[in-house]
Amino acid sequence: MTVIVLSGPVGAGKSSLTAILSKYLGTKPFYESVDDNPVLPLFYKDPLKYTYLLQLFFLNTRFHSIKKALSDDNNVLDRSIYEDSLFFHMNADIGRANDLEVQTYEELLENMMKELERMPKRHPDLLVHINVSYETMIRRIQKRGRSYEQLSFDPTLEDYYKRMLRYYEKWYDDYDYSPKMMIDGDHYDFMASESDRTEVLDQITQKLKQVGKLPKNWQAGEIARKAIEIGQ
Ligand SMILES: Nc1ncnc2c1ncn2[C@@H]1O[C@H](COP(=O)(O)OP(=O)(O)O)[C@@H](O)[C@H]1O
Ligand SMILES: Nc1nc2c(ncn2[C@H]2C[C@H](O)[C@@H](COP(=O)(O)O)O2)c(=O)[nH]1
Repeated sequence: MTVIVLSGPVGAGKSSLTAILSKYLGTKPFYESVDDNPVLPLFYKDPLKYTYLLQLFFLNTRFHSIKKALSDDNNVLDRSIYEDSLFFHMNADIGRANDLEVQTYEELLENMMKELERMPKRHPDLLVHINVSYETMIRRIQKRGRSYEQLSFDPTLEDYYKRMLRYYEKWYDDYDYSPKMMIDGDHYDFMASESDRTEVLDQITQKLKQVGKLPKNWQAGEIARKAIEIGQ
């Protein structure tokens, strides 16, 4: 039984790969709360006002998902609680949260992480990080088309996204809750290219094998082949 978490900046391809990978492995996908998130559009309109509320919203939904994923124990998560602090500190560093908010957030997160230590399975089995350049990130954000994430909606998002990429570099280096691996999101078009999809799924399967976490009795059957053929 295996819990895999995907990580990466906005538009890296986490949701897309979550769908493909969960189908391939025959496990359950957990998606981040985005389209049903009432705070997200408000945040992009007025970040100063909504940073704290948005973070609490995400932290709460991520805590719920990771607890469920760690107890069901056979899942792929599209982003997880481990990236929560990256986002909050990045926003706090540009003046969108005050010291008291930072301190309260840190205490809350610490309490939640301690709760996870009590789960039968305490951490994921593998982190799959999708690395992308700024150019790829912007292209994919445009392709997906959420209006409030576009540079045309707010030109200061260029700095925000570039900062995000820098924070992710350090975050990935420091991450040590589980084995980890990086996918080259610039190089592999796992949406349009079947051979790229095969290559990426192969890299993940090899890593799972290496860390002894390939789901028991798993072999690429009919459903897995379909996941490769049609993408999801
Ligand atoms: N490796 C890839 N190659 C080409 N397009 C991709 C790739 N990954 C994602 N996309 C496209 O980029 C957009 C953003 O992908 P998505 O999975 O929603 O990213 P995330 O969940 O990381 O924000 C979508 O339109 C998706 O089809
Ligand atoms: N301020 C925060 N914003 C966040 C956080 N997690 C996600 N997000 C934003 C970024 C995107 O606009 C959107 C969905 O993210 P994807 O990477 O899945 O496209 O939500 C957060 O913790 N804080």
